[in-house]
Order: sequence, then structure tokens, then C-alpha cells
Amino acid sequence: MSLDSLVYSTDPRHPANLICTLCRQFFHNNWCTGTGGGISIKHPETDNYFIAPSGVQKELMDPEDLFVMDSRTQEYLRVPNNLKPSACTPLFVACYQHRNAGAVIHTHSQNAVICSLLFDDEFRIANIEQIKAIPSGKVDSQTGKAIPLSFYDTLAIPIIENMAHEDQLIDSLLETFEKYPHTCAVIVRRHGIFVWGPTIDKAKIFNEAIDYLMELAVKMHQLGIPPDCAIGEEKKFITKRFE
Ligand SMILES: CSCCC(=O)C(=O)COP(=O)(O)O
Ligand SMILES: [Zn+2]
Repeated sequence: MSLDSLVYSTDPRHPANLICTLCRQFFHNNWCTGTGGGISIKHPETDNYFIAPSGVQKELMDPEDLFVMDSRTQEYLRVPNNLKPSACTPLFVACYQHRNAGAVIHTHSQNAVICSLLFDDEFRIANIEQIKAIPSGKVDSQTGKAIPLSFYDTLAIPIIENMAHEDQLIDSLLETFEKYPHTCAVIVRRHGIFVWGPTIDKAKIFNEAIDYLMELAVKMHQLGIPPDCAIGEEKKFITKRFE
């Protein structure tokens, strides 16, 4: 089966083109290297899921390498020759179905992996300007727009344990959806992170902001400053360390 018209488009914002472009960018951020990580996008008009193949260098993919899944039947509408769909497909589909995601980003960011070693059940960071890029889960009743976290809030991202195979993460992911209904990300210990959003643009912003915050948390930890410490408290930790 091969329906090439589903993946060939001159529009750079077509999901098949965007996945390839962003995977190249993410390779250069060290987020998707050595075949690890990936991106899935739901077509905003057809609702079809665009999914990368498994075990390929994601930065070298072409649109013709992509799988296309019907969101209603979960049957593949397009299967490229000699390729298997990403092992993360059940996790991407869970984000679409249970979180109403429009796109899902999976990276093997070293910042996520280190944070998963520093924190127990959740990654926490507070009172940092970049937190304002992350949604709070609340919606403005007048505008209908998502309300972001405030500078004074604490961002908490759940951490689940890694398993031998990606599809074995599904139960923990579904449990996390129940426990953290407003989270837009889940860290997988010693593995990486999944980040989703209502659109690929939002998911990209959330992923970049969270990665910045995880990198900052690692540096704060190295200085002895708890990343979720209250404003002004950090001085005590720095003084203790250098006195
Ligand atoms: C060395 S990558 C191991 C699998 C993984 O964690 C991943 O993100 C990529 O899986 P895929 O099946 O999409 O290649
Ligand atoms: Zn992975």
C-alpha cells in the first residue's frame, strides 16, 4: 500500500514536510540523534496522524518515509516500503486521544535524562521567567485562551520509569494523564521526554521552554540551589556553598 499524495506537498507547513524539517533542527540540538526521538503531527484538516519510521536517522528522513494513520480507525492509510512505524506510535496515539494533542515531540535531551536522575517523581522548578511559556491548564472564560503559568508558579513535570520497549510505557503514561491532567509533558527516566501541544507550533515552544528550564535546573543543582526554592532563598544556598 502506498498513497504518496498524502505525503507530497509543496507547502512547507504540511505535516510531512514539517516533521522532516524539525527533525533536522532537533538533531542539531542533540535532541534526536542516533535514531532516538521523533515527532508526530496530526494533520489540522484531515486529522490523520503523521508518524516517522522506526530506527532510521530522523534528520535524514524524507516525506515519502512517513506513515499516515487514520485517527478514527487507527489503520494505516500509507505504509512506506520496508519500514516499520516508530516504536513510540502507541504513546503518540495516546497523547492524541487522551490529551487532544495536535502534535507530539519525543526527544532524548540530555537535560531531561539528567533531571530524571536528580528528581524523584517529578521535575520541579519555580520563579523563572521562562515558566510563562508553559500552559497552566486553566482557560480564560472570556477569551477561551489557555492561561500560561505565572512567574510565581512552580512547574511540575511527572517522571515515569523507563522500560525495555516503548509500548510498555503506555500504562504509566495513561496513569500520568489521570494524575497530572494539566501537564503537557512527561519525562521518562534515563530516556528522554515526551511533550505535546494543541498544534506543532505550541508543542515546539513548550519543548524548547521545558528544555531551557531543565538545563537551568541542572546548573542550579550544580551550584547547590534547589530549582524550586523561593525567591531570595537562593542566596542562602550560594552563601553556604562558597563561605
Ligand atoms: C536508540 S533509540 C531507541 C528507541 C527510542 O527510544 C526512540 O525514541 C526511537 O524509536 P523509533 O522507533 O522511533 O526509532
Ligand atoms: Zn526514545
